[in-house]
Amino acid sequence: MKILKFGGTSVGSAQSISTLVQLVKEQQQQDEAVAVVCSAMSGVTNTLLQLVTEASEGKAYVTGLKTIEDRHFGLVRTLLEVKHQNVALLGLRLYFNELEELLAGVRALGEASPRTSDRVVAYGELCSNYTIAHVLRQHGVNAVFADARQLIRTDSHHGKAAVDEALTNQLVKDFFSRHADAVPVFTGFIASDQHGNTTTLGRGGSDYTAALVGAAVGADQVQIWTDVDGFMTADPRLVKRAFPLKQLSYNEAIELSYFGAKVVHPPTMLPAIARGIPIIVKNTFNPSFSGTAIGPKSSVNCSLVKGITSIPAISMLTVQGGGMVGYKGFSGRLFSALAQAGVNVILITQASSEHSITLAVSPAEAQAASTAIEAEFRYELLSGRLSKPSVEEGYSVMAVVGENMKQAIGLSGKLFSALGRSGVNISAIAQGSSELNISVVVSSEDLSKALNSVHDALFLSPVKTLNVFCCGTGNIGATLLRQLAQHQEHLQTSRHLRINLAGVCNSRQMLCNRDGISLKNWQNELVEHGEPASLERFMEQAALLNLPNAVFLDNTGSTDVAGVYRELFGQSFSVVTCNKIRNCGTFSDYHKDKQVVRKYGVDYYYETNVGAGLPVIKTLHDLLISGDQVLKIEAILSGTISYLFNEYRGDKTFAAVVREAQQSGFTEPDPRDDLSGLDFARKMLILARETGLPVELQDVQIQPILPESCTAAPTVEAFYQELEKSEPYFASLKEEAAASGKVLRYIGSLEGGKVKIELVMASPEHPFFGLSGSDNIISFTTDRYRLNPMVVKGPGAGAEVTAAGVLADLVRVAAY
Ligand SMILES: NC(=O)c1ccc[n+]([C@@H]2O[C@H](COP(=O)([O-])OP(=O)(O)OC[C@H]3O[C@@H](n4cnc5c(N)ncnc54)[C@H](O)[C@@H]3O)[C@@H](O)[C@H]2O)c1
Ligand SMILES: N[C@@H](CCO)C(=O)O
Ligand code: NA
Repeated sequence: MKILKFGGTSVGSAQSISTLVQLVKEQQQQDEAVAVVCSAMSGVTNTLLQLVTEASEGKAYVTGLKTIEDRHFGLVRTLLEVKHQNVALLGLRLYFNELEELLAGVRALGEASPRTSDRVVAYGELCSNYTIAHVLRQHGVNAVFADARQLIRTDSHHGKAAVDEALTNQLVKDFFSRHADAVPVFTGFIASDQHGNTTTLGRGGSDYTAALVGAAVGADQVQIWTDVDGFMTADPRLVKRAFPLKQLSYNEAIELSYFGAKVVHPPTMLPAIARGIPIIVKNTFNPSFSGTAIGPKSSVNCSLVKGITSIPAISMLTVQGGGMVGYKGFSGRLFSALAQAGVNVILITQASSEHSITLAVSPAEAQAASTAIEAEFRYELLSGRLSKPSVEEGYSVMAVVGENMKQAIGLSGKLFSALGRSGVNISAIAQGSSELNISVVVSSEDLSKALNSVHDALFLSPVKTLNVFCCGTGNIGATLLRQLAQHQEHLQTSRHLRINLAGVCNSRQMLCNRDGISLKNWQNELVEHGEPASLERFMEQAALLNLPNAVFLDNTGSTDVAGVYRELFGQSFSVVTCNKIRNCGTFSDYHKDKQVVRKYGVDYYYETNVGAGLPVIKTLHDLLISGDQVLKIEAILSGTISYLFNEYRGDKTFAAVVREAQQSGFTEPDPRDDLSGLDFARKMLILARETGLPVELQDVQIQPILPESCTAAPTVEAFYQELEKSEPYFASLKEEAAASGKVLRYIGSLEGGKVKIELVMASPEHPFFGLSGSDNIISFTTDRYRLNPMVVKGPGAGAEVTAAGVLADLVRVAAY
């Protein structure tokens, strides 16, 4: 026997009732005995309650009543063939007549008792189940309408009556034996007391009816048909990537519901739970979906954590003082005082120092709680053994629920590091010794961030999201966004990584959007919805979104942008940058940044600062962490100058080749930075610092390759003109090298604490002789690589390779 319970939306329209009929018939085809329990059609109970109030205030109720009547009549006309309609309409008409008389009585009396309210709302269930029984019969199902007022016996506590389960059991069993081959259609929610007065079962009442019926007949299963796919891992309004759970234990379902998952109301399921009857939550609007199965045990095949839920608003009450230490009976008095004041305690924490107890209570009860404590402990307060209880507002509880968590070593470690990394401050922690639930109190502002970061960290299968704020959309930035758009599917499937572009900014415009800016269409979105750029406002908006796993991408060459990293770290942003400026400030800033990064547990990656996409910094780090000693670094690190010396062969002027390099995207935003040697010097400086040398930019000795006049040019255009004028100088340099079979190479070196960059005429035996295009080459001579240095070589400039290097750094942030 299966009990199928349908909620309000599942019986709220012709279409959903047709699904119901289909489902019942499918069960019958499988020779499965079924009973059906239905709620009132969606919205009807509320309307009826409203009509009672209006009638008691002397207002008109006829129109409202007519609306409900029309809705039921309409469904009869849609769902029943003409020949069956009259009987059904007649029955409904009788119900509506009774209802009208009742409301008239309420209006005449000018008041409505809870008893009358119960009588009125009962018509919601009576009408819906009566209609559904008719529809089932027309479809060949031997349905029998069961008015639960004859079967479920309660006390006379109207609004939320207590069920006499023994008597109810007997009445329901008798009903089933009288209707052995039928499909009973039970009105949910309603019952009656021993005097025959209609009563109702309170919140989740129809679930309760289903559980009572199921328990009475020893059903194999109780199915709860509703309008969602089952219990979700988290509230989908707060956590976008929440997904439906396949399986839960009764305890887990109770725990999740306590924290607000409103799929079923487990206290009402107790009769079924007590008999170990499985409860299946299914979606009427997606019937083929498996839904959530709730049973005695938590399945070991599912993830350890079942759900992450929350209570959005709580107040924290702290009681502390020396008087508490070792004072037996203190907490006994505390909690009975709170109980007497009717305060519900949501969460309790006490450190073993016994110096303070923190309680979470509903904000509406905080004042009463505080007053009750002050009254109970007035002498302790007077004598100073206890301080006045403090009440703090603006907090939320996040709870992680799962019965198998107790076997999982490291789970709470993951939980807390996810919170720490997203910059969520934890104000209190409580874990029951059952370990079914770990609760943390966080500031309400951080709740959404906390839920999302923990959801990402604890559910293995779903995708992790990085919330990316991209500053700079020029050569590198635009290429990167294009690459991300191209590879987003690959990142999702192979790395379980989703990039949510939450902000874009360049020197003209900016836009932030929590739900993400299209990686393909960001240009148009920026134009249509963007606002004039301001770095300060971009940062403000990014911080306000308060997103977990937030990464700031710097694809500019701007000093201003480089200047905000430290503030970003402090707000728990990781930073990925191809901009070298920040790492080339003072050594003390460089050093401090690393400390700040460590302090906030964020990432700071800048592989593309040296050699663009080539693995230079990573290689150096690997050498150093494995205990190697760097003796010497020799390198060509200007892609632009490399390109110039490789491509300047006499067919074009030197200036023309520089323009080519700029058009190819090799140069800095200002090409003078490349040709002056500044860009190269910055890279040598960063390399030297990464080896641990406390050097400054002015310590790097640069042998210039440009004549004085070019260096002095005030604008980029003037610079190109000076380059043209200096053509004879560059031609003679080239010819001098060529005359002895050599090539021009601009080579940096780091040795014995000295950093320099020199123009070298390299002979064919020189290891840097055979470069082409924009190639960089870096040779590390170390303790281990003494005779034969380790060499990294390849294109060291250009948008594609650089953007790819930035992308790889971004993926490293996610790999945490
Ligand atoms: N070209 C390469 O091969 C290469 C290699 C490695 C690193 N880099 C670095 O990449 C960075 C960008 O180079 P690019 O060629 O893309 O430059 P670009 O001039 O094409 O683009 C710079 C972008 O930054 C934006 N921008 C500048 N100042 C800004 C500010 N204050 N606020 C917001 N946005 C601002 C601009 O609007 C533009 O979108 C530079 O730091 C460069 O050193 C380049
Ligand atoms: N402008 C740089 C790009 C890499 O940082 C170069 O030419 O090497
Ligand atoms: Na690199």
